[in-house]
Parts: sequence; C-alpha cells; structure tokens
Amino acid sequence: MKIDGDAFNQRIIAGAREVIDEYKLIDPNELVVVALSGGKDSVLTLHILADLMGELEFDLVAVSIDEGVAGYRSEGVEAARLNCESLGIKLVEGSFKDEFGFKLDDLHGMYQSSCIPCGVFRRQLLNKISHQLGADKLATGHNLDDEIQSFLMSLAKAEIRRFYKFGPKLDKIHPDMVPRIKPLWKTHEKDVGIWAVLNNIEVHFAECPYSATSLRSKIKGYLNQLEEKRPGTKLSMLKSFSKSFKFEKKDVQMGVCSLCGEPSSLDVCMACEMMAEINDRIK
Ligand SMILES: Nc1ncnc2c1ncn2[C@@H]1O[C@H](COP(=O)(O)OP(=O)(O)OP(=O)(O)O)[C@@H](O)[C@H]1O
Repeated sequence: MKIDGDAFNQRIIAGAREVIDEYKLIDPNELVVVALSGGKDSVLTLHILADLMGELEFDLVAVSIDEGVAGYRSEGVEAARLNCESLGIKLVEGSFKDEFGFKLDDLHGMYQSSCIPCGVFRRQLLNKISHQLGADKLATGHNLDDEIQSFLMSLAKAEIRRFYKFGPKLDKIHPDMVPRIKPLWKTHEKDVGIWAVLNNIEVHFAECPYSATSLRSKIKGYLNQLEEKRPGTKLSMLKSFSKSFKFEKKDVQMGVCSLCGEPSSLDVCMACEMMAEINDRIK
C-alpha cells in the first residue's frame, strides 16, 4: 500500500500537537530542552518542537549524552548533530566518561542488564545539564509503546512508586528537577519509523547492543505480538492505564541526595549508590 506522505506527516504532527495542547505541555517564553539520542523518536520530537517554537513562542535547545557504548552511541550523536545543524538548534553534549569517570562499556557484566545503570546515570545527567541551562521542560521522545512498556515493567516489578512517572507531563516535584514532557505520548513507535524513512531523515536506527538483555525488550516483543493479533490493543491499554491510575504526585517526597546534592527521593540517590559499587569494582 502506497502512503500519502503529506497526509501521513500531517497526521503525525497533529497527534503530537493534540497532546501538547490537551495537556498544556509548554507555556510561552519557556526554555524547552529536547533529550536527543539521535534515534527516530527524539529526532521527531526535535523536528516537531522546532516547527512549533515560533507559533507557541518558546526556546529550544537539545542535549545529547554519550553513555560510552562502542560501535553504537557515536552514530546516534552524529545524527543528533546533523539534525540540530539542519534545524539551527543548539546542541549541548555530555558524556558518562566526563561526568562520572567511566563508560557504560566498563560496567559490562556488573548488573543483570546494563540498561539499569544506564537509565539511572543518564536521567541524572540529562536533568543536571537541563537545569544548568535554565530549562523549564525536558522533552523526551517517549512514545505510546515506551509508555505502556514502562507501565507494565513497573507492574511486573511491583514498583508502584514509579507509576507517578506515567503520563505526558510530569509535575515539578523539586526545584532542581526539570519536569519532563512527552509530546509523542499517543504516537505509535511504528509510525515514527515510517516518518523517518518517508522524509529521509538522518536518524540512528540501530538498537543498543545491551537492550536485548532488558525486561523492556521482552515486554516489547509481547506487546507487538498482541497488537498484530488485535490491532488497537496498545492504545486501549494507554487509555485504561490513564483512567485507572490517578496518582497524587505530591505523595512522592523529593529531597536531595546527601552525597551529590542532586534531587532524589532517597537519602543517597541511586546514582551515588551505584557509583560506590562501581568504584569498588573497576577503579
Ligand atoms: N543518549 C541520550 N542522550 C539524550 N537523550 C536520550 C539519550 N538516550 C535516550 N534519551 C532520551 O530518552 C528517550 C527514551 O530513550 P530510549 O532508550 O527509548 O531512546 P532510543 O530508543 O535510543 O532513541 P529514540 O527514543 O530517540 O528513538 C529518548 O527518546 C530520548 O529523548
């Protein structure tokens, strides 16, 4: 079946715009930072926001983190640079090596999945750089698929506390924590891939070599099978999760880590706890 490119693009943009408007993701005069991995989802988020910044009157900067995965991340960072250059958006780069003194590859075999430390350190660094830049919002490329996967992962691990991260806009729960927004919250991952190919956009399509070990990748496979057999399942799940779980964000108590001073709900943040183990093992 041949796709009508213009109609498809309009549908994708309208879907994100609907989420931005419905959930009031961005206010005028705000500085929005896009967490830009160079993958298709964050690149689409960058393009959509670059397109809207004039009309909605906000500023835009992108941040890319090099986690230190040989043969993988440098291509993503390159795609991030090319897209920022073509759209005239400033790109700020950070790396695990510079910030924490190790590459993700150095941690190989230390955890059940390398995605565990990767997520912890990346989230902290993205927030730290965004806060230093004076950002009001941190936009990620999380799409509908990512969101249901995260929800099911929290359910499977009985990490009920994490349910507050569900939804297209997270509240500001600490002065040093930049609230995250997810313009692609209702966009199917498959459609993002089609958008990138259809428009010949420079994106890094490869999967991280560590991702196959994660619980997320298993849940992703299951959800894709389900969607193929029963189209519409993913959207129904998103809708039912949205209706069933209304969490009081104020119940999440945020303070600062007693070691590094970064926002944390624990006395010692996950990053510092992991850092102590890592220092014992590799330094
Ligand atoms: N290295 C990174 N630098 C900046 N932001 C990142 C990075 N990795 C992930 N993110 C942000 O977190 C979101 C979800 O992460 P995920 O691991 O699903 O990304 P990905 O699949 O590598 O790339 P994408 O989601 O952009 O296609 C991304 O959409 C992006 O906004």
